[in-house]
Amino acid sequence: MTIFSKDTIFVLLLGVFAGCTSSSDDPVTTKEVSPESERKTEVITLEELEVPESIQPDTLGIRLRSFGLTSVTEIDSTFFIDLKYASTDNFLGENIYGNLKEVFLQDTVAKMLSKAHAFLKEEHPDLRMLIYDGVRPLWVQQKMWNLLDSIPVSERVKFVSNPANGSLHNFACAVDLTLCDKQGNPLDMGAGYDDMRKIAYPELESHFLESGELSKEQYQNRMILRKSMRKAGFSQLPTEWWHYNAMNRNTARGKFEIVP
Ligand SMILES: C[C@@H](N)C(=O)N[C@H](C)C(=O)O
Ligand SMILES: [Zn+2]
Repeated sequence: MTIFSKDTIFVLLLGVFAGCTSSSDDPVTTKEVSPESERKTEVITLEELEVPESIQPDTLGIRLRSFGLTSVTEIDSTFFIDLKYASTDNFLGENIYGNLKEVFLQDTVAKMLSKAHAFLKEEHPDLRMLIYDGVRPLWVQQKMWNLLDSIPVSERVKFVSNPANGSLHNFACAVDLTLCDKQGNPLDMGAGYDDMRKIAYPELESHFLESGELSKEQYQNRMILRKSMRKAGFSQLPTEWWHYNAMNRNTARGKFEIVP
């Protein structure tokens, strides 16, 4: 009972909040990242970010399933999963997802991802996909955004989507992932997950390849991942080699609710 009343309040607040922002879309697919920086942002302080009882990390999996999301390994059991936000090995230095072990996505997105995985395995039988993040509740997005408030908005949106607009992760339509071998060991991409340095930017890869800061192998590894993901319909974020969107934000908004 309490579960739904608290969530409902949260969703209502979200509606008011969203109504204050621009109505135009700010797709985060390749070459479309900058408009987000021009939006006004209302920042919720960390003190205001009281996590409702129903969103305690231990029950996160149950809650995510209740939104009708699909666990990707139910579609394809050969994915490897290392949920970085379910550990302290992340840029927040805090375990946000508790004991969550599964990656949840919209059903259509999970199916797209398993197609990408099939393409990869067809061309590179010794490689697999290792998933770092799927759906991300909005309160987590807000926490990430607030934590980086010393970074100007125009720079911050290159790394964390503005929660006032919603990340595609909040719609369960984005995935963070890398390639790994058949034992689950990640391949070298020349920059780690959630590395904010420019060397992580797909849009600057050819420059870093030329300068030698990215090796041919690191560059190739990124290309292999991108080829499979694109073939399945995903688009790459220009500032994060690991982040892929299944659709733009307008389409996601028309089809799905944000996970609060
Ligand atoms: C925080 C990082 N893993 C990420 O997913 N960033 C994109 C831009 C997002 O927040 O949507
Ligand atoms: Zn991401």
